[in-house]
Amino acid sequence: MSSIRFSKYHGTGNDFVIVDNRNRVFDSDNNDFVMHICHRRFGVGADGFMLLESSDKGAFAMRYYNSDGRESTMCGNGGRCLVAFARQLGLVKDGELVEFEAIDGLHHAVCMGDIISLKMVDVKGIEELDGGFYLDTGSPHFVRYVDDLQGTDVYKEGSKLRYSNMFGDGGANINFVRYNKAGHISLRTYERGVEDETWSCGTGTVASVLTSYYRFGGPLIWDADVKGGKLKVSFTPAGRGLFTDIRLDGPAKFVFEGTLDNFLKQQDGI
Ligand SMILES: N[C@H](CCC[C@H](N)C(=O)O)C(=O)O
Repeated sequence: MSSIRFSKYHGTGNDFVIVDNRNRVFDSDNNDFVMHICHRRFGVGADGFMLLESSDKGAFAMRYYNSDGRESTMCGNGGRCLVAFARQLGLVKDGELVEFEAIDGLHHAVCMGDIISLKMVDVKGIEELDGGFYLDTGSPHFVRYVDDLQGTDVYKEGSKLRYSNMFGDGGANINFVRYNKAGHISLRTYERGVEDETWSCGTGTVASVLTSYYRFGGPLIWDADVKGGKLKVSFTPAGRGLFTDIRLDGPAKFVFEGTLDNFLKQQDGI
């Protein structure tokens, strides 16, 4: 059987194991294996796992799995890292627009050196509930504003909200946001499917910026400070709680590569 190679990437500290699966070497239904690969002690360690696959709709297709091993909805940082990986494979050239298929539709992206700019799906509404805001930016997000962001127990407060009955069986990702000024927020995110705080969440950053514009107004390009670095979100308002032409810009870095062959033979128990 041919060797299964992987590349490790991160986008502002949100990290991923990525496999080129165009020749279908990887069993995409093996959720237990994905969970083992993402395990921080027994595996490579990552917030998420992605397969780059062939597509008849775009240059390639993206399949995203959270570290719980289950396939999930759109990942903004993951999408940016996948485009950087596609460039490593020679499928994308710097400065050229690339279109790829993901679970929430087609996405455009452009590589500009370390910075990858990813077009996100349109946002079709923001719901106010329980003193916060709920919206879908490719993944479901709840946004809550706090004054003391560093003092917020993201794990405790985030898991309480994530598993509350507000979001049904599917749950939601939970973002704690500090509004610094028009055009600048800081945020921390409890991620569904990782079931912990991640150092950055792309779709969560988009949700938090759009909610901040919805609430306070301001410019159409915002800076967002996350635990693992800085992201930029731009957008076009299209009505109350409606947004189009949403772009998530930020770094996507190659960290290391390896093979999963040994891992396939023995998976230490977890
Ligand atoms: N945990 C999310 C998907 C990954 C989102 C995040 N890593 C991003 O960058 O958008 C969910 O299952 O809804």
